[in-house]
Amino acid sequence: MPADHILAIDQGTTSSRALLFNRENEILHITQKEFTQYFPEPGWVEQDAMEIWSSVQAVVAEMLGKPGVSGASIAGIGIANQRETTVIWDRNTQRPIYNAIVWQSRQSAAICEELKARGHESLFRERTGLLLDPYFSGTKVKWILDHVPGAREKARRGDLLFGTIDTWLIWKLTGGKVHVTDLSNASRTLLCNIREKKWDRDLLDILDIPSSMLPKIVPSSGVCGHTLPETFFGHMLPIAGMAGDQQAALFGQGCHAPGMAKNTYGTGCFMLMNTGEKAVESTSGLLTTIAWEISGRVQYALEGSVFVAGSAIQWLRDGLRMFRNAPDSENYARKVKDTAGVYVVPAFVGLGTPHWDAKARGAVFGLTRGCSKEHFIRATLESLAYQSRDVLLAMEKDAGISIPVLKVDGGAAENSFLMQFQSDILGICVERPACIETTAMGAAHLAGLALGFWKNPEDIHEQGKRQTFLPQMTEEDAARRCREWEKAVQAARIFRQD
Ligand SMILES: Nc1ncnc2c1ncn2[C@@H]1O[C@H](COP(=O)(O)OP(=O)(O)O)[C@@H](O)[C@H]1O
Ligand SMILES: O=P(O)(O)OC[C@H](O)CO
Repeated sequence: MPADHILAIDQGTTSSRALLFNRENEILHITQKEFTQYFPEPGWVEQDAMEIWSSVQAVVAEMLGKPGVSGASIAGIGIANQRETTVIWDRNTQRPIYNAIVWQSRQSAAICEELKARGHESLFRERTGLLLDPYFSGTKVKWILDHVPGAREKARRGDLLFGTIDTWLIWKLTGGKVHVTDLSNASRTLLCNIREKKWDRDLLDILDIPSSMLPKIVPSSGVCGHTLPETFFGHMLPIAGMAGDQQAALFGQGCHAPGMAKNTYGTGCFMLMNTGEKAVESTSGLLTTIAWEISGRVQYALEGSVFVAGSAIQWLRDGLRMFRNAPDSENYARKVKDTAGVYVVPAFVGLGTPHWDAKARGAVFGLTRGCSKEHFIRATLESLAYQSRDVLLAMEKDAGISIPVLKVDGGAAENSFLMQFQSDILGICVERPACIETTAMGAAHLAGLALGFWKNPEDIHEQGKRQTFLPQMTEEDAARRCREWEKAVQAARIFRQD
């Protein structure tokens, strides 16, 4: 059987997915499994790293059960992963010593405050392109070492390993033989010097993290290991591509050249702009990050991160039980002509770009007796668009260009009401690809290019036609709503709990 497929593993915040691509860049099959989210304290978000691994095993096993698919028909594997989420495991027992601390989680906020008070913020900003916010892995690692009994001694003895989810999955896929991460994921840890492209000893010392815990940094496109045949593929398949999911989506959207940008609407919203070989510094609360390393060449990106987007829709579904499926939100939103003046600020875990306010919490403004469930759902959906607008404005300012078209993807980009509203308040065209699986595509492309499955990015053809959304709202109306949104955010930030 010819090895005519690439298998992409998209390990996202809410689910693990496996997608099978052919040489024409078509998706032949998708398998998916959600897993448990834990909220042990207000603002904390955790997952079980063993359950994440089982969910990946399950979606791959289901894929291998599809007609015509087997280990022999797969040329190689590409991995895209939720970034920053932190796992620490014992190399002897192979088991995590604590739950995976999810990127959204705020439990290391006090560590960040202390580092700021000690005057370290500018050093971290300069070396990593990031900020001292609990979002990034470094302070999560310190939190685990500080809180799990005996962890620091074990770490000093060299018994503990750290990884983001890419690292954890590759460790499991290779039967504990390979401990690596790629440069795009490393650039999200708060431990990597993004100009020197290596772990930063000064930052490790400040956080008291032994370097023996850290994975080796490898390129985003290139074979970094092989699956153990006895695990479940029956074959030694090359793991040939990996990137943080947002960088993978940038690649999968074809944003290979400087100035090209995309916005992904998943659990959060992440807007990234390719800045080429230049690490552009931000003055507007954006992050400077590494897009990928391919054939020894590193490209950088500017990023704006919104912590709560699709997860606000999940909250309506699971927390408030307002509907059964996320896509139902669109039908409810369309039943009313506006939000009746209601604004939802979903700062459940603080605010990211451009505010970076770890202590802000969610709020609802403008409630009257006339506010219905439909208005509430519509206002929550609109909050995804307002937050993305705040990021886009920061990006235009820092990059010194205006973005004429916003390329979109991610689960919530399926929502056409939301995409139209996004175009309305931005006053620009929003462009949605026929296939919004750009994250998995990026992972597949990075792997396929390393394996010669495709010779160069131009060989990879986009399938289907892009759908465009053009502004329909008057500029005055859009400006008024944006002003009200800004007031709502300011008001939400005033409220502080002791
Ligand atoms: N039609 C929709 N309208 C609004 N939100 C949606 C829709 N479909 C999915 N979502 C939201 O998108 C998220 C899933 O998107 P996905 O890109 O798979 O996220 P992730 O990679 O973060 O797990 C969920 O939070 C879900 O609530
Ligand atoms: O899992 P997603 O798609 O919401 O992406 C999460 C991001 O990687 C967090 O930085």
